[in-house]
Amino acid sequence: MCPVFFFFNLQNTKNECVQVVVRCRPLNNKEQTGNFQKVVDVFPSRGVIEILNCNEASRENKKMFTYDAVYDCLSTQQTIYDEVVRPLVASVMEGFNGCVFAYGQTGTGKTHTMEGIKNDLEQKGIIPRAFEQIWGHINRAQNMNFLVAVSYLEIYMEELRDLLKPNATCSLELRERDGGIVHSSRSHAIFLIKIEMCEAGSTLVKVGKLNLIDLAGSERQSKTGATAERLKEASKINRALSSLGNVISALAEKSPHVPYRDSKLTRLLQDSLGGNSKTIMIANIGPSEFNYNETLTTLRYAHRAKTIENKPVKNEDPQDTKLREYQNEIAELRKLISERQKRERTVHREKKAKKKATRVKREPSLTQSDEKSDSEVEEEEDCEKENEQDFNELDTKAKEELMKEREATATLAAKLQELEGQLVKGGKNILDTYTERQFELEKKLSEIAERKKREIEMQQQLELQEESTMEIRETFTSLQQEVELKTRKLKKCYAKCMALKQELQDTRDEHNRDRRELEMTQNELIKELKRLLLIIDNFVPAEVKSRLYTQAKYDDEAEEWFLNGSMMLNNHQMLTRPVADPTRRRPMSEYALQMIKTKSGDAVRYKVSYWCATCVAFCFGRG
Ligand SMILES: Nc1ncnc2c1ncn2[C@@H]1O[C@H](COP(=O)(O)OP(=O)(O)OP(=O)(O)O)[C@@H](O)[C@H]1O
Repeated sequence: MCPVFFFFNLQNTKNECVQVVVRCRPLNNKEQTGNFQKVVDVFPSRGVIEILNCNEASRENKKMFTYDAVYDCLSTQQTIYDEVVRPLVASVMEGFNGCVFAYGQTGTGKTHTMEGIKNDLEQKGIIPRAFEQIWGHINRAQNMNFLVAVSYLEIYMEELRDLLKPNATCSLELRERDGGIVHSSRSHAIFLIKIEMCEAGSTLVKVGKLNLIDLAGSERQSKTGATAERLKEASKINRALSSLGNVISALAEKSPHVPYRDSKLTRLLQDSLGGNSKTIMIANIGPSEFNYNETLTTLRYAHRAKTIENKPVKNEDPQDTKLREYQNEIAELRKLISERQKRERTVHREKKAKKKATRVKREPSLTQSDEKSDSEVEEEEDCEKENEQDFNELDTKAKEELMKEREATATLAAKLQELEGQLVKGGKNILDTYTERQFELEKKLSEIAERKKREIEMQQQLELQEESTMEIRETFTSLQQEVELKTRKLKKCYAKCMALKQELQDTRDEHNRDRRELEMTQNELIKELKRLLLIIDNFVPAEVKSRLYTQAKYDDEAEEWFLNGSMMLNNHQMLTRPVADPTRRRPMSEYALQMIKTKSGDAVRYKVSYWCATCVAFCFGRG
């Protein structure tokens, strides 16, 4: 890939934190019928979430988290889009990079939030709404040219695929949930939209990029009932999420090294986390006690992400835009076609002048303008008719040359049409539904969202101020009062200390759980390794084995072993069956050994193969 150079508008560079929003879904059927308690309280006006641990001795001990915005189970898709995403997409249309990613345990509503329900006006999610907003903007923009490129990527087991490419196979797995079949969340789905825009007649191009990401479920695979085999697969899937966690932690702690290169997902999100992007994280949670641990982990993860600072800047006048490339190519093609047409016209005029020497001689117009005058159009039609006559009079060679010339012009014209077709001109009626009133409505909605955001911020500041005002108001009229106040403060500090201790314990437990899962995966891998070594020991000839050990190389990038050229099998070797090593003992099943020991009827058969194996081993000095 070529390096991309952007000229940033550094004057308006302002650091901006990742905006973190939490959305809590309603209790699902399983949780309702199982009588699971609701342990999450959502306070939208304060941006606060409280979570209660039912198992703790003190049930009053709730944990509280504050975010940029929080949404309860009654929140609608429209509200979330208008308040959270609409302003971001508007920035993308001004040339900023934007990213929205949904994070959370399986079944908490990531796909519901990002995609929603197709063809349902109320339930459609962020992706279709973002498209509507983008096309609506293009529809309204006067005298603007746009080039919109879309890709839909999937990262599954550290493999990246573009789902819009026809030969990309989809590896999504089907799983049963709540009595129906649903797509599994084992892969990360990434929708990329790149919009290049410039005013008609100008060469200044702005580029806005929007990433819309539905991450894989963040739950532990053991909780989903993953088998030992699945754990191996899960370790790869979890790798992307844990490396995302590491990137978030490193950025939150302002660490000098941020491990973006640890997974494909974090490499792809490099700009969105700590880079040139306006980013929104939507943390999806469930309200039930059944998912307490996962919900708490998501809330902590989201809380950490709040401190990540990005540096969004407008991408103005980047060097390698497709739009400029297309515009230059279109101008070049137009020039070529008009030159060819002029050449043809000139030849035609010269012939005409010779034929009709008596008629008034007209000079061919050599104007550079692309616009054709009426007389030129008339002349062109005339020219076509006479050209046809001239063509019939030509000899074969001249005919061939002329045909080639005409074909070349037609090819250029087709290419021009194709390129022009890829550019979208603003101000045309692309979506009929977008009227001026809708534009006004969108503006109002953005204003309301902005006001609501400010209200939440003010409420949060007010709460902080109230706390400190209370302390200031409490003047000490007597020693007793001072003692009381200090006791209260001490109690507060003690409660905070206990909460921190609990958090430490929770983190330790989580760490231990992760370690146990990793150990299980490791045991499975060791078992598999032993099996493979056993096969190699018994079936692979010694010299092949030693060559394998010396010539096999591990490719870190592809995570696979490769043999260098000399180890490649030729066609003949591939067709003939490999010869077993006669110096090696043949593997005997437990059953065969048992039969030999008990000397039962069929034992001779097993004895023969046992005897053969022993003899061969003896002959080759291993007996
Ligand atoms: N806010 C909500 N309101 C109503 N229903 C919801 C909400 N959030 C999720 N659901 C429903 O819950 C179910 C699970 O949601 P969804 O598939 O979006 O979860 P997910 O987090 O994307 O899961 P996975 O990680 O497996 O893809 C769906 O049936 C969805 O319609």
